[in-house]
Amino acid sequence: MSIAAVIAGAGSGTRLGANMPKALVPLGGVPLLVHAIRGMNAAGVDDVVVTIPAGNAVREEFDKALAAGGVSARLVVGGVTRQGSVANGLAAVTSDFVLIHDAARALTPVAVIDRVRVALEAGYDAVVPALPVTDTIKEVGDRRAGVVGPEAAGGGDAAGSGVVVEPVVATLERSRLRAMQTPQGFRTELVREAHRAGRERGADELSAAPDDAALVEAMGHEVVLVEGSPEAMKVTTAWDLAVAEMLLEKRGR
Ligand SMILES: Nc1ccn([C@@H]2O[C@H](COP(=O)(O)OP(=O)(O)OP(=O)(O)O)[C@@H](O)[C@H]2O)c(=O)n1
Ligand SMILES: C[C@](O)(CO)[C@H](O)COP(=O)(O)O
Repeated sequence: MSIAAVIAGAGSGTRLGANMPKALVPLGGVPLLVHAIRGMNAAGVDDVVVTIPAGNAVREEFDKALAAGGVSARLVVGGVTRQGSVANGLAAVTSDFVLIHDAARALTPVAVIDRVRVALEAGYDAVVPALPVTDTIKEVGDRRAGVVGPEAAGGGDAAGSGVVVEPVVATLERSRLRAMQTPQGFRTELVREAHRAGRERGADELSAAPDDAALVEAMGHEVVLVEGSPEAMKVTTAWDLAVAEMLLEKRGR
C-alpha cells in the first residue's frame, strides 16, 4: 500500500509566542518539524509534504532547517487555517493512503504511527489516534456569568484582571469521550473529497474543522480510533514546550 504524509507546519504559533514559525522552534536544539519528519521516516513513511507559511524568506528558512536536520520533504504553501493548509498539502499527494500530521506533535512515537497504519491496512479508511479523557469535562453556556473580584469592581479592564465566572450547562459522560491526536490516516481520495465538501469552512478559524476526521464525519462516513500516546502531545504553549523538552530528555534525545 502506498502511503505519504502531509505535515501541517504553516501555523504562526501565536500561543507559543516565539518570534518564528512554530514548526521551526527548537526542541532539544532541533526544529519541531524536523522531529516530526524523522518520526515519519522512522515509521517507514518517506514521501512527506509539509505546509509552510507564504514568502521566499520563510521558504529559505525551512529549506535550511530541513537540510541541517538531514531530512527532506516537499514544501507547499499553506492556507489561512490548518484546514486550508492541509487541503493545499493534499493536492500534492499521489499515494493511495495519507497520514495527516501536525508539526506541533513533534514527539509522536513510531508505535502510534504504526497503529494508524495497521488499521488502514486492515481496511478502515479513516483512522485517528486518541486518548481517553482523564478530567471531568463540563459544557459551559454561550455567555459568561460575570467577572468578580476587587479589580473587576474597580471598573478597570475586567476581562484582563477580574475573575471570570462561567455557567455550567452540562456534565459530559467521560467514559465516552476521547481526545484526538495526529497523525490521522485516510484513504487519500476519501479525505480529499471530505476537504472538497467542507472547503468553505476552511476560510476562517471560527468555521474551520477542528481536525480532518471531522470533515470525513460530516460526510456521514465512519471514522475509527486507535490508541494514541501522551507523548504525541501538541506543543501549543510555552508550558507544552517545556514538557516536550523533559520528554525528549527522558528519551535520551
Ligand atoms: N494556517 C495554519 C495553521 C496551523 N497549521 C499547522 O497546524 C498544526 C496545529 O496548529 P496549531 O498548533 O494551532 O498551530 P498554530 O496555528 O501555529 O498555533 P496558534 O494558534 O497558537 O497560532 C501546527 O503544526 C501548525 O503549524 C498550518 O499548517 N496552517
Ligand atoms: C488536529 C488536532 O491536532 C487534533 O487534536 C487539533 O485539533 C489541532 O487543533 P489546533 O487548534 O489547530 O491546534
